[in-house]
Amino acid sequence: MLQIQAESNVPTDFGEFRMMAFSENEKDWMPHIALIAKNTDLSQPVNVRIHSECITGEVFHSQKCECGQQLNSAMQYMQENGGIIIYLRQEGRNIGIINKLKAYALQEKGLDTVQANLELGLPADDRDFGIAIEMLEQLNVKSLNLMTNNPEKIQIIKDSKIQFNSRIPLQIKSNDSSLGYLKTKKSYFGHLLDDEND
Ligand SMILES: Nc1nc2c(ncn2[C@@H]2O[C@H](COP(=O)(O)OP(=O)(O)OP(=O)(O)O)[C@@H](O)[C@H]2O)c(=O)[nH]1
Ligand SMILES: [Zn+2]
Repeated sequence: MLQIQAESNVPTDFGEFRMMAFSENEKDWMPHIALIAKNTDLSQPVNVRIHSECITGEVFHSQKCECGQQLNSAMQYMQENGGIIIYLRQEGRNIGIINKLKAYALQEKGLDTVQANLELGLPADDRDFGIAIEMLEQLNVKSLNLMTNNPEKIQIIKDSKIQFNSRIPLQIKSNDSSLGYLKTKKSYFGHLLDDEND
């Protein structure tokens, strides 16, 4: 069972968050993280972003995906409106950074993001969103507004005891390097993305 191993306030460029580390034991060096904006009201539907780790995009500003900009936008939104970011340590849709870089190498040869995973003998998406549900339940979230374009994340909430109140879109304009990735998200995974941002 996940437990809150430690928590603290963290001032950020966007404002102050309460940061909590969730793992099954305190020796886990890659705990999942909850970032809670100070003005979050748990008696109302809570704004929530469930975000998967992307070291290339978030730390190193890769242009191959929009993860870094999505995380920044989500942090800003939660500061302005209250809310929680659930940051899951499921790098590369949970294939890990080594496999993600192998997938990128195949993408350089012309495969799309899904084909590259399959070529490596890995699922297109290997994430477990049940972890996010467990964390939200421990945080006492009863109803939420989910910030996502991913229909699977919406379904996972609808299948849980937490009430799905609404969706908050989180669309980032594409660039030359991310266009293919975003198109595959839309065509293969059914992401709710507008054409004008392709
Ligand atoms: N395997 C693989 N993973 C990638 C690739 N590009 C980005 N990722 C990973 O995709 C994940 C994106 O997660 P999220 O930001 O939660 O996005 P999402 O599930 O598409 O849904 P949204 O909520 O709409 O953003 C991260 O774990 C990235 O590391 C890629 O080319 N291959
Ligand atoms: Zn990314």
